Formats: sequence, C-alpha cells, structure tokens
Amino acid sequence: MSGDGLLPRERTEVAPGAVHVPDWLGPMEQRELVASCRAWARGPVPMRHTRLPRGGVMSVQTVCVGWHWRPYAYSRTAPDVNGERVAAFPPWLAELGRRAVADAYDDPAAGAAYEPDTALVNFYDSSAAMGMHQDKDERSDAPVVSLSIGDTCVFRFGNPETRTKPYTDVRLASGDLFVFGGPSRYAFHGVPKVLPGTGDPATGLAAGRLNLTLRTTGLPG
Ligand SMILES: O=C(O)CCC(=O)C(=O)O
Ligand SMILES: [Fe+2]
Repeated sequence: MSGDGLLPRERTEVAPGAVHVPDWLGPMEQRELVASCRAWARGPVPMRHTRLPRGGVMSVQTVCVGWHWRPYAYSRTAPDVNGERVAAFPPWLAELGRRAVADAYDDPAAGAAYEPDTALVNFYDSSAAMGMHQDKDERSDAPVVSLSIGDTCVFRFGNPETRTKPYTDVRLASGDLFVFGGPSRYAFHGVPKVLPGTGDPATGLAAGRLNLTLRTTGLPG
C-alpha cells in the first residue's frame, strides 16, 4: 500500500497528541481481533446501526464492549437495542491499549497509566461513512486508541474548534494504530470514505472495514 497514500506510511504526528502508527498490529493480532469482534457482534447485545436522536441511523454498524455507547450516554445495558448488559471489557484489550499508547507516544509511563474501560467496534461496509464529530461523551481526558482492520479508509483528523479546516486526511490501512489525546483529544474527526477491495481477506474479514476505539469513560465501576 505504500506510495499511494495521502501521507507517507511512517509514524507521523498528525497534530499535537495525535499519532498515526502504520502496520502496528501484526497479521495474527488482526485475525484474533476479527474473531473477537465477530463474537461480540453476535451478542449479548448484537451489532446494529445506532439510532440518532433526530431519527436518523448511522451507516456504520456498532457493538460495544465494557460500556454501551449511544449518542450522549454510556450505560452498562443497551436500552436502545435489547436491554441486555454488554460484554465485559477483557483485560487483554486494556493491555493492548497500554501498549498502543506507550508506542504511539514513545512514553512507557503514559502507556502504563492508561486504563480504558470501553471499546466501540465499528463495521463499515463499502458505502458507510462517519461525519465529523468529537468523542466527548467520556468524562476523562485519557487518549482514544483507534485500531483499523480490513479495507483502508480516509480518516479526516481536524482540530478541536471547528468541524471544518484545518484538517489532515490520513489513510488508515489494516493494522494501523491512531492515538489521539492531549491537545487533540477533542479534535473533530470522521471517515469520509472507505476504499473497497483494499483489505486482505487473510484477516478473516472478506470485505469492509473494522475499527475499534478504546476509551476511558471516567464512569464509576
Ligand atoms: O472508524 C474510525 O476510524 C473512527 C471511528 C470514530 O470516530 C468513532 O467511533 O467515534
Ligand atoms: Fe470518533
């Protein structure tokens, strides 16, 4: 995939506190994550298109682990889906998050201090997209760790003030890590498009794109 991206495929600080690390997950880790996501997608709360407060539905499909996200709220159960409690957040996923933060920031202490307690697993088919938004339903300034598997997408990473320019378009390919924290924690970001057919079916994902974001909700227990 090198050579056709919008940025070189090297570790890049896209904005202060926002770091792209290409090819961070190896092939085996990608396969294992796809298998875990498939299991979470089945239940106890199935993957679904999130309903928006004004009546629309997101084109992306989402399943949550640890805490259930819906616009403006985290809860342990999923009142907008089937009322069940979401799957527990596994210790290995928190450990993966700590490694991600340590590597992205080249800061072992920042990694060790990271305690994510929720993951949002998004599946994009070839026509799905996500508009510019801030991740601000968490009550913690801890970084967001984003992992991508499957088809490459254009990830638009902007600034905390406006949903418009200045922003940078980054190609997130299978295995890529993107961490945003510090001055970029509340930057607007979105996924204008997925590039169909760019993923490797050896990940276990025949088509489409998976994205996991690990976050710290800041909510009690
Ligand atoms: O799919 C992505 O890369 C970003 C997902 C995202 O911004 C979110 O779930 O809030
Ligand atoms: Fe987001």
